[in-house]
Amino acid sequence: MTADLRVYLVTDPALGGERPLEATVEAAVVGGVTAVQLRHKGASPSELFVEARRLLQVLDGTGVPLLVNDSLPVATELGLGLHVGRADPDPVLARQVLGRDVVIGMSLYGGRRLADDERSALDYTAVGPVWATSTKSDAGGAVGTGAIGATDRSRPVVAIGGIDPDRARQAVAAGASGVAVVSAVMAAADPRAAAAALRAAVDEALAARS
Ligand SMILES: Cc1ncc(COP(=O)(O)OP(=O)(O)O)c(N)n1
Ligand SMILES: Cc1nc(C(=O)O)sc1CCOP(=O)(O)O
Ligand SMILES: [Mg+2]
Repeated sequence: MTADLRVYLVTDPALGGERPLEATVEAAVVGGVTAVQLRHKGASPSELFVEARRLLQVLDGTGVPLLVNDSLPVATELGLGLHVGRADPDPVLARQVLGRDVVIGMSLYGGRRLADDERSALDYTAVGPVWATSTKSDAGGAVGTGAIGATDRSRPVVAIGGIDPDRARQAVAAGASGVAVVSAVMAAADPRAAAAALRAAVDEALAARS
């Protein structure tokens, strides 16, 4: 499926203080987020189901797809997209299970090339952390914008890690199709304005590239 990944919001329940997750996501979509991933490390499958159902209600009618991080069972049950990394379900198997109508992405580390079956299974790959981040404790050190150009770009590449509007411009200039953000939106006092600033930055950088 063709996915609009210009500004891809990845959630984190530890950020945002008292503000409910749905309120942040709703505001972010109004601001211009184009895709949302439910990421809640350590949540039980039943917690993920509840959160995903709430987010599906928020996203209903917006055209913004919902993906879930790591969990093929939740994606399968609710018809969601899926993001996988190194120790997660195989994207080729996930595509067989989920069908063609959902978005599937994979983190691609260390310049690894995609195998043919992975390429046809995936809608995008993610590279990171492009800048240092404290949001994901096991993310490792910053790989820099050079890693975007070095990533297999036979599928659209999304940059993640430490991204703000200025860095979003740099990531797109380096070849990214979009940016994935956690704290820049989840922890923002005004998630709508934060999403709008990221969207403007990405759109400007994409226009400058074409
Ligand atoms: C868009 C996006 N990019 C990267 C990741 C990280 O995936 P992974 O390496 O599997 O780590 P966890 O998120 O599972 O901790 C992501 N989730 N989304
Ligand atoms: C979920 C995630 N994955 C990463 C990777 O490098 O694969 S970095 C990251 C967290 C990004 O959070 P923030 O936008 O707050 O820096
Ligand atoms: Mg994972």
